[in-house]
Amino acid sequence: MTATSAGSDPSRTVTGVPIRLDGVVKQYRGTATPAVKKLDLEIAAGDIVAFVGPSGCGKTTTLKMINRLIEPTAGRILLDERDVTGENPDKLRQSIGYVIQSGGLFPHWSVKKNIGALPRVLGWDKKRIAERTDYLLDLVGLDADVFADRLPKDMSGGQQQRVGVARALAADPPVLLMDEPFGAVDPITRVRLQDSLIAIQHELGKTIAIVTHDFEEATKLGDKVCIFSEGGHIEQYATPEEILASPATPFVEEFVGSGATLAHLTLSRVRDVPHNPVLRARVGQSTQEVVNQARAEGHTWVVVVNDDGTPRSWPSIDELLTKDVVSDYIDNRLPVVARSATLNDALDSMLAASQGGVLVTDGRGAVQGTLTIAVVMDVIRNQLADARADTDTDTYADHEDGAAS
Ligand SMILES: Nc1ncnc2c1ncn2[C@@H]1O[C@H](COP(=O)(O)OP(=O)(O)OP(=O)(O)O)[C@@H](O)[C@H]1O
Repeated sequence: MTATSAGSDPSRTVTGVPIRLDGVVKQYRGTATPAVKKLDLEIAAGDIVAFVGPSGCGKTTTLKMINRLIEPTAGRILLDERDVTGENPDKLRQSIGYVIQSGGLFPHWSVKKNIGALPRVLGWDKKRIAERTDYLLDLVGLDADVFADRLPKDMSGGQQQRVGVARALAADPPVLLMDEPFGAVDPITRVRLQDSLIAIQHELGKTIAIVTHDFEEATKLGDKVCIFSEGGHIEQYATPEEILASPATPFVEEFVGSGATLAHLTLSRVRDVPHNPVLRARVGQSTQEVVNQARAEGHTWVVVVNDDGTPRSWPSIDELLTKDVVSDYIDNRLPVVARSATLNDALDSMLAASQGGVLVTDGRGAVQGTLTIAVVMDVIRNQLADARADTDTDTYADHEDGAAS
């Protein structure tokens, strides 16, 4: 199997290395058939590959053989063309980040102690560990001043998972393995974590293999998606676009499901459709000045932002005018999506907030514009029309009367 880095933009930073599984087999002791029969798979440096497939098909077994938490029965695993099957597994795992569903943090250790665990083993000095911790917390979207000394139990599931990602990246490994990392969080948090991962990957360019149960998540995150059937058999290994456009086998067709037309919504990103500009205001500004500017520019809504551009609230002109200066109110229910989010995510977010629009942010959460439901509906309408054009041969208008039996 070839590993053309189909989803990768050549200008993108790549710090990852290629992973190659060469005739890999896993037969658990006492079982009649191998969990993974004979697997050849290549993951290009800097790609995210999502492993999906029905329960028990061997996704986790495959993932854990890469860092040798599970020892292969036969075959070779190569990182950057280096056969690691004979290497010391503890040493190997120092160069492979690993993230599991519930974060897997040490419960009695603070966030910074958790993140610094591997660097301490590697003998880094305190200053370097502290700098790295601050950098990583910022990268995963957590304020170090607020979170560095917290215990995991005093954080939400999503925050713990962010720390889990930071910890996995602590020693700057070229490879990251993620086993259903977002499976245990609520849908809105899951979307935010997915968008964070995309932003982080854009910045770092690691090689990432991620196991997920969710085909939509796979198509959103994966440069390529690997669909397994029982025994670790690869049914199709291709870009999400290729899989949706031409499922390789009846198994894939069934797995992808009849929602394939609308599954294209998960391929359309917020960044690919037009946004409306926003007027930003700061806490403490004169509302009359802000409103004058808004009216002059044709805005009926204004986004109140922090110094870093992240949104606090999204009041209408009428709401603003109830006060003399812009309020420091923080709206915790703002509908917000990242540029990397899918249109499906945007639609979910609008429906959850009962609003006809969402704020669009960059990877670090700064407001870029707004997306309206009308734009999303246009895309859906066009996709449905395209799908119909592909399948229909006869329409009401061009049907010749008497032609049908
Ligand atoms: N330690 C073990 N001993 C024996 N059999 C095992 C062991 N671990 C996994 N298996 C079997 O190997 C097969 C593959 O399991 P694996 O966990 O890799 O599947 P999976 O695709 O990740 O499943 P899921 O989506 O349910 O997590 C299953 O039939 C499972 O029962």
